Amino acid sequence: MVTVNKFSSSDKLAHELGEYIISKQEIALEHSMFFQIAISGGSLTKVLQKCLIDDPELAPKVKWTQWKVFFVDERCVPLDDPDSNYGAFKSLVLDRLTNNGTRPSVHPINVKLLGQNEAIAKEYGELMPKEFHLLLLGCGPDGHTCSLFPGEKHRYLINETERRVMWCHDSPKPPSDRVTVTLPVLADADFITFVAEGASKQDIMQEIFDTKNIKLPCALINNKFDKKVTWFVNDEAFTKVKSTF
Ligand SMILES: O=C(O)[C@H](O)[C@@H](O)[C@H](O)[C@H](O)COP(=O)(O)O
Repeated sequence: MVTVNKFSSSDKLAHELGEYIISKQEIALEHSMFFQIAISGGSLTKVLQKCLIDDPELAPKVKWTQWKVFFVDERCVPLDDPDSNYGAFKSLVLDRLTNNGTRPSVHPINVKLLGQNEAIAKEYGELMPKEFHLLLLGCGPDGHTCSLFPGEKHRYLINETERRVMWCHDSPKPPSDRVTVTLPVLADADFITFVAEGASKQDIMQEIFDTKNIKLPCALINNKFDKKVTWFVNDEAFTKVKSTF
């Protein structure tokens, strides 16, 4: 069964998520030189700022120089575009690390290849480590995660068993061209963690946790990788869910 951690406020959620990330950092560094993590875009980046930069108790515990940061999905746009997930992470997290000596190594997509999106995906897949210690994911109101969208049109992404990163075209959430990790990357990760907050997630939480509709990528991931999946949600997002955890 997946683990669900529910919080009454976003601040509490951010603090507990920070504690959790640091505990995974410590586990990874017991046997590895680096903490290998891949993160999504969207609202997650702000939560990371809250817990890893702004939280005075947690910020000093983050061993940034031992972090290798990748992106579970990225929009095919320049790195300084407002839609870039790397760009958001840079402005909300990296640029706030005042001491240059404390920076993580961060791995964006190769934007020199913009326009050749298949090539971006291939190169990014080759650049990624085989195993991530932690994946931090969001959940869209349609049940997508990373850029793995529900529906026939995007089934080629969720069905992929070989390629680790793929080009997602015609994304229902703009911008239209993206690259995304596929299920083999999730299968090899130590821990998979979702963050979902707010009223816009109420209906989809019910479909994921009560109906368990595995046509939704988030519900499929719960089903396939249950023991290593943890959700951080707030009460507002979970109000309609009847199942208990
Ligand atoms: O870059 C992206 O668009 C994402 O990585 C995407 O999968 C996101 O995590 C969800 O859409 C949830 O986004 P919110 O947390 O902003 O609702």
